[in-house]
Amino acid sequence: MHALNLQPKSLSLAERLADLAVDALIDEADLSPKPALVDRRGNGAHTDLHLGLMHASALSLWPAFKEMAEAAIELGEIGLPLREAVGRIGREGEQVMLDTTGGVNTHRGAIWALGLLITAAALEPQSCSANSVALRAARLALLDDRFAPRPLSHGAQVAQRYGARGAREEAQLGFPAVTQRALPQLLRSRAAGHGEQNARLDALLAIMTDLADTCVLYRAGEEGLNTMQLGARAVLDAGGSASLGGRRRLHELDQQLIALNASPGGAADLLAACLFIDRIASGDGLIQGVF
Ligand SMILES: CC(C)(COP(=O)(O)OP(=O)(O)OC[C@H]1O[C@@H](n2cnc3c(N)ncnc32)[C@H](O)[C@@H]1O)[C@@H](O)C(=O)NCCC(=O)NCCS
Ligand SMILES: Nc1ncnc2c1ncn2[C@@H]1O[C@H](COP(=O)(O)OP(=O)(O)OP(=O)(O)O)[C@@H](O)[C@H]1O
Repeated sequence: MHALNLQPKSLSLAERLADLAVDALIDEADLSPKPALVDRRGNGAHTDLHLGLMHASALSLWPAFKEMAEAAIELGEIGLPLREAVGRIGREGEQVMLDTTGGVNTHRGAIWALGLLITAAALEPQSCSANSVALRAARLALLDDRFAPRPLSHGAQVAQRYGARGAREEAQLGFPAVTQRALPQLLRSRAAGHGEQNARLDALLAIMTDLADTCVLYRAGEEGLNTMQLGARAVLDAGGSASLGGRRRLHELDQQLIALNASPGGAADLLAACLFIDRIASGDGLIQGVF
């Protein structure tokens, strides 16, 4: 075959957004050392998850992400038809994920957060600053999907028990953990020259300082949540992931959370959301190749 025939075909907006979302999930999974989460070192506090499964799960979600973006382009506006289309596609994506992982929940919260953000980005690709995308995603999340089942999920159980705000409320508020904590920290740590991996770890820690992570609450109660929030603050106060003091604190936090069986899965999902927004807001992903 002639070399010129090997030129990649240009991707549609929906395909590009799906690529960026899957990239964000793979970058989140690979980032190391994350406290008590699956990463390149190991399985953290999880017995049923490992890095290969996280990758397979992320890749399996590509068609659902693309379909969500296509629904946004076709329907063209925020409203119940789009909310319910995205809900249906998300539930189908969840089933594909479970089929891929043999029934293990690898990315439930991520399908929710990234699904809403992809939809929001596809609706108005010219207006993709972090705040505008998060606001459109929030408006979608506020609409009630009449077909969504209401299972007594782990999140629902801890909401009842502790009155915690979970994944749904985080989205309805416009992802404050991402826009007010993770992204500003990511930019600060990059500007300080800390290196991309450390900047991402710092962004994850910034989320953990304040999040009511229902994964942690379900597995380890308020003690687990306090340990996560205070420990993450201590790493950042000691200079962050790029400093020796910060690294020592990070190692301590990892050990403490594993001992409590407390895995901050919600914070991990929001880091993926942060990496996705960072890419589309910087124009890296959307402008190139699409417009
Ligand atoms: C809103 C969702 C996430 C369900 O939330 P709920 O708290 O009831 O469920 P559950 O405990 O099983 O999962 C919550 C997930 O969110 C993540 N999470 C936990 N805490 C938080 C938090 N504070 N903020 C953000 N994410 C969080 C976790 O990683 C976890 O995987 C969503 O899955 C949903 O609405 N499902 C219904 C089916 C549907 O419509 N799906 C498609 C949506 S696009
Ligand atoms: N790198 C990661 N390591 C571990 N969890 C992650 C990672 N990235 C994202 N997560 C999220 O963490 C969640 C898994 O947490 P958890 O195992 O507590 O889920 P669960 O299904 O609610 O509970 P359990 O496994 O205790 O029955 C996934 O839904 C996923 O969204």
